[in-house]
Amino acid sequence: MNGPLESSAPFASVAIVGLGLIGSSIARAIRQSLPDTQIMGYDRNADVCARAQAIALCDSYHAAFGPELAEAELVILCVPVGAMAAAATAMAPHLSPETIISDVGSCKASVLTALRGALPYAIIVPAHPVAGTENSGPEAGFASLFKGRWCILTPDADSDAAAFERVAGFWRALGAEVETMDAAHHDLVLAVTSHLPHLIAYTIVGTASDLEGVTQSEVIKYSAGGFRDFTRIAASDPVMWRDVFLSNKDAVLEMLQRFSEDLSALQRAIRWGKGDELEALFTRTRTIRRSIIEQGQDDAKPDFGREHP
Ligand SMILES: NC(=O)C1=CN([C@@H]2O[C@H](COP(=O)(O)OP(=O)(O)OC[C@H]3O[C@@H](n4cnc5c(N)ncnc54)[C@H](O)[C@@H]3O)[C@@H](O)[C@H]2O)C=CC1
Ligand SMILES: O=C(O)C(=O)Cc1ccc(O)cc1
Repeated sequence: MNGPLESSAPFASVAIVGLGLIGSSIARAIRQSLPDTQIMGYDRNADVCARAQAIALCDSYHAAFGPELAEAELVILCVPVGAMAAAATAMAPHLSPETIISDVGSCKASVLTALRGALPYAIIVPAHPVAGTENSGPEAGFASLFKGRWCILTPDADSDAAAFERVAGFWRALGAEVETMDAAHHDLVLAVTSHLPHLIAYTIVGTASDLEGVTQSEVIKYSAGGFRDFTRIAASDPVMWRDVFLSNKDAVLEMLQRFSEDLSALQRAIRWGKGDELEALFTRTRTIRRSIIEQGQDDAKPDFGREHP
């Protein structure tokens, strides 16, 4: 087995567990940026394994864990956060004690608890690439997904410093920028930047589709007025997002409370004709969008760069 000293790649072999959007994007990015790294692909769904094989994502494909898993220097769990414990428990008997375990889960505190419970002696380096789309499955991934995006690592006092550096080097090799954060703080930040926006999108699309005085075809036909961008987010994977809200419950409920209070303030401003309050808020929010563009985290093109023939 090639160790880190004999190879320029951070890991000679990587096992990816869950070959959906994120797992398949990691496989593609490894192929592009770390071509000497062996990729072992795992998915409990045999159909997903077959589809991954049809597009040659990995070097081997497995619908169950076996003794070959001990060859992996890094295992990355890319399954929904609610499935992390089951996947870690299933792989436990086959792991080498030297293998580093990581994950890409959207919530960090609950996943670390689940992984430590299933693998009490393993070297664990939790990670969250803050990059994705509304699509799922092995065909949805792409190699450039992590380029210029943040990958947040959430080590704690028990984390191994050398393992942390190797995982950080791996994500940098895939084009990501690495940030370190405490898991609880990560969960609070992502509750407002990612989880709450998804909840709002699911709500507004649900509200529009349940309206009695407006037909479904009107909602679809006139969707360009802002609604369409919510529908993209609201098309995100139902199982993945069910798990995110149940796993990051406290932080999401805290942010939802703040959001409800701010929404009530806006409701009051509209009711009492406080145009200056509305204008002041909308001016502030515009600068946030401009900062995101300036920092290269989105495209400045109008309407998200969509073609309008
Ligand atoms: N979708 C996104 O935009 C992002 C997702 N994430 C996180 O990445 C993880 C994966 O998300 P996606 O790739 O979008 O999901 P996905 O739905 O595209 O793929 C998940 C795969 O995991 C497999 N799986 C489920 N349970 C399993 C188990 N016990 N053992 C083996 N395989 C199992 C499924 O068959 C499926 O193929 C989630 O934890 C999510 O929170 C992180 C960043 C962005
Ligand atoms: O497609 C979008 O708008 C996303 O927000 C993608 C995303 C989903 C989940 C994450 O944990 C990180 C990024």
